[in-house]
Amino acid sequence: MNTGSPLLVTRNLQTGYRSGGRKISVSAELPELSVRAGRLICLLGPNGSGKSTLLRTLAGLQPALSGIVEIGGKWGLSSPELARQVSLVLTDRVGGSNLDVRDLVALGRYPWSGWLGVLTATDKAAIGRAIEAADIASLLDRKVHTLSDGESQKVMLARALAQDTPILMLDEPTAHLDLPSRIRLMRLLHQLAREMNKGILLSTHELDLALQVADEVWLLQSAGPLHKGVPEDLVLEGVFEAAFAKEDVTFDRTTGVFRIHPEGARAIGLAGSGIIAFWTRRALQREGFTVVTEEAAASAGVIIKIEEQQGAPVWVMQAGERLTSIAQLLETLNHRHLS
Ligand SMILES: Nc1ncnc2c1ncn2[C@@H]1O[C@H](COP(=O)(O)OP(=O)(O)OP(=O)(O)O)[C@@H](O)[C@H]1O
Repeated sequence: MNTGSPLLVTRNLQTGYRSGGRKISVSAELPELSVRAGRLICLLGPNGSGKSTLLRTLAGLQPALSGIVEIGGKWGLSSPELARQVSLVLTDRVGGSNLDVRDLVALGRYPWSGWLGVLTATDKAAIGRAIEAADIASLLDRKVHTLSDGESQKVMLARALAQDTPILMLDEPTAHLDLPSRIRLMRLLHQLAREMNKGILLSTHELDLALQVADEVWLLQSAGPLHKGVPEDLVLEGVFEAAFAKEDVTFDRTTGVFRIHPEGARAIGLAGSGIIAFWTRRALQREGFTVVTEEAAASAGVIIKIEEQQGAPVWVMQAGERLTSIAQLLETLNHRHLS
């Protein structure tokens, strides 16, 4: 399979549910979507926007309300055919399972070996690679029901990797992982796409990680259209602000993260660049300042210049006061504000 060739394509797809003969639409305005070999796609969107519904529909776990999902050039695949094309990792735990982790991962080979099949050398090699990639060698003899949520998530990933399908779909795979494991997982998925030429689609709320690893973003809006594109294009087009817009949350296009602290009424000028300026800006924003350029602050506000003195940063106030830490700077500014 060549890099970039489509593994999955949708046509006129509408997702949703049926209840008592009635259609409950979740995503009605989907453009043609394609998952390509060698590419990692991150599916983003607010709670309830339809990410899981779309993943489950693409993976054949629930029927579309209308339209088709073509996989490997065919649609309406049987379950065994589908299992050789798509592996899916859901967020649900394996309820009450008394299996060993080793056996659960080996079950990933069922589309190739059959439920009772003897494992061939190829099967064993795929299982070995999956165990190593998901970093679960130390868990192999544990019972599945004794695992923590994060451990369980890694084991389910290993099972899907053992299935070794051209398409891998994951619903919120980082949900229970600690920060280093989240970064490791995203890096692993990026590598799998590149090195194994897999088409990978994952849903996530980790916007910052998604912006770093995704070749393409699909951004769902509640009851709205799906925007797709290279992440940086979507940021520059302002699509993220629109999708997650709430009165108390703003997406900062210049840093690619959501702001916890709204812009404050007090303007302050900051002259300087690099890492010291970055962390100074963060501290000032937390204190309720809107940080502007030196020129913009000239008429109204205070100006702080960052200088260096004997290899250490110094924050210089307009009146010439020289402060040697961010703590001192904040104390001085707040004291001035109150007096
Ligand atoms: N079985 C169901 N029957 C009817 N509606 C459902 C069903 N399952 C989910 N929904 C609804 O479909 C919509 C989309 O749900 P979905 O779980 O796909 O969203 P999501 O983007 O994955 O959300 P989250 O980020 O919270 O996980 C929601 O309004 C949800 O309440």
